Amino acid sequence: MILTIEQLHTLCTIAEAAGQQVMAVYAQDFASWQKDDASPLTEADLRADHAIRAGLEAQFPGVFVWSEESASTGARTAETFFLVDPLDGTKEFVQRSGEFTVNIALIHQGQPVAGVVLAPATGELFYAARGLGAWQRQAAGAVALKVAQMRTEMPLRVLGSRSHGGEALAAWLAQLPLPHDFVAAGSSLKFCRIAQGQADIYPRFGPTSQWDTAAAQCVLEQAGGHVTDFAGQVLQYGLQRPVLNPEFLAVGDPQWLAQLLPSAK
Ligand SMILES: Nc1ncnc2c1ncn2[C@@H]1O[C@H](COP(=O)(O)O)[C@@H](OP(=O)(O)O)[C@H]1O
Ligand SMILES: [Mg+2]
Repeated sequence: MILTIEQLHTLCTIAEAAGQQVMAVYAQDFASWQKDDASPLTEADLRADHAIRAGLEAQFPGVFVWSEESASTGARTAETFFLVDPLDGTKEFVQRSGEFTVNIALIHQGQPVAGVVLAPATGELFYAARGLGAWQRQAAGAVALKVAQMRTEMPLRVLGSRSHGGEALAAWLAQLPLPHDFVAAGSSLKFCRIAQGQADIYPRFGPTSQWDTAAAQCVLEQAGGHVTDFAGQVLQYGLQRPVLNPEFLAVGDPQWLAQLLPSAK
């Protein structure tokens, strides 16, 4: 299933409706609760989830929706479904860093074939679909996204979580054979920075769930990048697969994979 550009724009409109809900909460004092996995939950997560579900059910009736905060009823057998993180980076939201995103992906046969990532605090909107391309919305219009080419004369620009996976990441960075600069950033924006050419790689240790990565993976792939596990296998998605992703490496120029995962097949 490949989306038309009109359908991709519809997904962007749905993400923006969710972003408005998120920012309405952000503008006030808000409470946060702890979920079973110790991650925070706010009214913004729930209001964004509701807006996305309503939008998807109206515009794409009958397509299963699996969100961090809710799932469609019925058998989990669809090979085409929406995978949604209504508010990625809830910790960043609670800390008011601005680095949080609304994420909507369309999965088909294990792969994200469309993705929308909106950072409502800054208004940055990234969107992509297989067979169409990847763009960032700008005041002057849509700008096509393209990853940076590998350069050996400059330090490798590494992005990582602001809040999770610090020790394993530090150990991996310490054994890197290349000079590198590290920048911490929240949420799926890390993939988008690579898609923009502003960073080169994002190694992720510690847990993420399918909904954390799917939309931004599509954006990065359509800008020329890749997201693989540390054996070099592309990340897979599915209603019947484990919710947690393997540890992964997101890269812009695919040549980084050969350099950084030399034992991968
Ligand atoms: N113990 C854990 N189990 C599952 N996912 C976790 C986790 N700790 C962090 N994450 C994931 O990491 C995401 C935040 O990533 P980052 O640190 O790069 O901003 C969280 O997204 P949410 O904010 O949507 O819960 C959450 O999904
Ligand atoms: Mg998340």
